[in-house]
Amino acid sequence: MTDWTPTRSAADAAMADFAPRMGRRYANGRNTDHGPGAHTAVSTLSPYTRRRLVTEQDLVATALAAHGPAGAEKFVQEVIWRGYFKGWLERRPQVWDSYRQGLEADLAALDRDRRLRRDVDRAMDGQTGIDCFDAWATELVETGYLHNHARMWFASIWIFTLGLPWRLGADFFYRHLLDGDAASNTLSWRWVAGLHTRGKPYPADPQNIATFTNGRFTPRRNDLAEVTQGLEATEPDGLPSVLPLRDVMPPQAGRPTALLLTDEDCRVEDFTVDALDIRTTATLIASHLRSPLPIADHVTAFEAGALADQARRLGLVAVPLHAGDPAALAKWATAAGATQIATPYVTTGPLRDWLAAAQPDLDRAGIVLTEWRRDWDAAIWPHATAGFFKVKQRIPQILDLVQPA
Ligand SMILES: Cc1cc2nc3c(=O)[nH]c(=O)nc-3n(C[C@H](O)[C@H](O)[C@H](O)COP(=O)(O)OP(=O)(O)OC[C@H]3O[C@@H](n4cnc5c(N)ncnc54)[C@H](O)[C@@H]3O)c2cc1C
Repeated sequence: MTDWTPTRSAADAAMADFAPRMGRRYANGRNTDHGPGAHTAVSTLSPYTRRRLVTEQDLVATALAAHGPAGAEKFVQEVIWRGYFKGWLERRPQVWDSYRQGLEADLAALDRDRRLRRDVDRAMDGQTGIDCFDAWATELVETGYLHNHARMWFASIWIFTLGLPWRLGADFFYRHLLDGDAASNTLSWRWVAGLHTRGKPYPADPQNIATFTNGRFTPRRNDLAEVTQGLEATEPDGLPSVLPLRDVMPPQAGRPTALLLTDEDCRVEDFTVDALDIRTTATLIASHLRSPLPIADHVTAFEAGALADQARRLGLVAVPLHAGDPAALAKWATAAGATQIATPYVTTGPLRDWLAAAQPDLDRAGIVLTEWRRDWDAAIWPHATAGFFKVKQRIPQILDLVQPA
């Protein structure tokens, strides 16, 4: 399936459709990229999971019910990577800030350096002459999706063969991916560059590409750079220190409430909405915050569809808000007489930055921004302080805690 309808019912149907393939078939076949329109070895559910139209808990419960703990092991681990990356960035938000600052600098360099601009444009237009890379660039722009292995090869070729700034590649992905996610995208690009697991960059290997594309692509050894070291030298101070998790204030029953729907988590019905005194509801369009450059139309259309579906399911008429001037948030809530805004937890990324910019106006208006944090996140994030292995070792305890049944 590579045609995504942005509704919960379509997400549930897609998950049920993939359930028989979440077991050993997934474990054995997941590394093969069969190409556009043929991604049958993987779920292609990420545009839904990214917005929690299906939750990680649903995915894990479905996989365990269909295949048992041993059969579902690999699929469960992959799903938990999402929570690991989210938690890791929550604990090191400085890495997100430095990505955003570095991206501004890289974009400014493009304006000064005509050769760099030409090379970056060729890469994004699929005009480098490296067949596999050009095909993936086209697939990304046309469909909003790439197989995980293709993302790894693409990022590696971008950084090490073409020698282009990694943040411009991450931004290209983020602007086009339907599942575009601040944590998974930024940290995966950093991982390929050798900045996450420091000193271990990911090399795109011609034989590996030929094998796992079933011979659709057969790059020659000389086409791709030999990767001998990563970009660690560009961050000589190493990783910033781990910070405590942000405090969360949950919504309080009895307070006049403004309900804020965002595409961070489109399953507000999972929370205690009925207990709230809701005075107004808004859908917040925010995908354009992903980048200073324009975002792909399919991304903004998916966001709008997912938000409309969320409001429809709740049976609420929502005011459309656009994340422009952050002062608009306090104005909207104040106009309805609300003293708290309730929304699902917003993780480190562009929307969190926008909410932080809105905070002074909220404070002046006496409005408290409250968030629901999922038990799933609370179970994983405390362990996301180093490599994935630390989380992986704790999967049985994490699953005991959140009971995905
Ligand atoms: C350079 C690069 C950039 C990436 N950018 C993003 C991004 O912006 N957003 C994003 O969601 N993923 C990103 N990923 C991770 C991964 O490629 C996708 O989550 C996965 O390919 C989604 O396709 P799927 O649903 O068919 O995955 P499946 O293999 O079917 O996996 C099932 C689910 O597990 C989760 N998952 C699987 N692998 C990963 C992973 N490595 N990291 C996090 N979650 C995972 C996803 O929720 C996925 O829906 C990136 C990976 C790389 C190498």
